[in-house]
Amino acid sequence: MAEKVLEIKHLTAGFMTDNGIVKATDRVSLHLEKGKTLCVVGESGSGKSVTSLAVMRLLEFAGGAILEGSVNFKGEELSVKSQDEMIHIRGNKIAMIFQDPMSALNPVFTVGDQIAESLRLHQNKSGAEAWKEAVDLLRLVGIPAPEVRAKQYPHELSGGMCQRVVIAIALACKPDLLIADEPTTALDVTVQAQILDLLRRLQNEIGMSILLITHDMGVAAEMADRIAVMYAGVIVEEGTVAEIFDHPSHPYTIGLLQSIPGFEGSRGEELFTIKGTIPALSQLPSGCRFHPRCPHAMAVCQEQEPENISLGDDHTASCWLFKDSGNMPANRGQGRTFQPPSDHNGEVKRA
Ligand SMILES: Nc1ncnc2c1ncn2[C@@H]1O[C@H](COP(=O)(O)OP(=O)(O)OP(=O)(O)O)[C@@H](O)[C@H]1O
Ligand code: NI
Repeated sequence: MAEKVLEIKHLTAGFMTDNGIVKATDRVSLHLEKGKTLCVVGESGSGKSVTSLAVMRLLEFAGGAILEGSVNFKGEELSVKSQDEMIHIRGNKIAMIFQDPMSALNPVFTVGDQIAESLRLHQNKSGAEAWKEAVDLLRLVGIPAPEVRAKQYPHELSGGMCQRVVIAIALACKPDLLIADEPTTALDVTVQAQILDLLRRLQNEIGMSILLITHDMGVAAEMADRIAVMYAGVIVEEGTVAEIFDHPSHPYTIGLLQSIPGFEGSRGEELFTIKGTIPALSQLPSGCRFHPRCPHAMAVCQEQEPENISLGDDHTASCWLFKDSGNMPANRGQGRTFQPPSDHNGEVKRA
């Protein structure tokens, strides 16, 4: 059994609002092994970022809090640490990168200074030593002429270059865990592919684990060892990347896959979208949160929250369809990539 770097159990995190407490994640459980990548996927508002902010204990700074559950990082319980203790963990053992690299960089310092500062802070490196290592890190993240680039300011670099700098800063502390929240969403497709390549290469070289948050199933397919599908604050399906893509089971996961252009099961030139929208946290539906949008909803789905059901092969889904093994997904074990449900109430849009 590989070493678990991160284990989240029954994590409920939320915010105080005018309508009372809203839970942005509800008993979320996830685990990530050393050197592996876990992708959390789901539509906007499903609670992906809240989960990662809760792990980093940054939720407090956004007006939220962990209400219940545990976050175990390499044997340490993070949910009970003080913010002083968290400062030593953040940017040291756990690093985080976000969608917008510009907002993570300081416009008035050169990029070399910013990496060197991180090295001074976390690794007690002296000035000249830190600068030399900053240049090495720029080289490591694939920036050409790193000696020249190190002396430049963020505005002198492209968005993709800036994201490489942010990654270099994250790596300065040799983290065990990198949390990347939509790290390539703001970049164009070519640059996106380069940054994903870079993350994979660095992971192989350094052995760090990656928690990658994305709304893009294509990115998840490329990067993930495991995928957790999140909807309205809960994990609806979780499994290895092969299981999720070869035997997608939860109707929401199937909908997400059908929305990928050109994916087997999506309808040629036409793009599928899941009917309806994700509910507001203050107005969650009864029973299964997905039932109002689900093409297979049954009476029980409106009444009771589904149990988390094992589908075998290290794969679980929370869906009443699988309560009896007789309802196992039709495509299981047939060696076929993906079968769209015969009836669905999704809308079909022209691409
Ligand atoms: N500071 C806040 N106060 C109140 N509610 C919040 C706050 N931040 C997030 N939320 C709510 O928590 C829910 C989950 O938000 P979250 O940002 O985690 O979604 P996400 O899955 O990361 O979406 P996206 O893909 O858009 O980044 C949303 O309903 C959001 O409105
Ligand atoms: Ni987010």
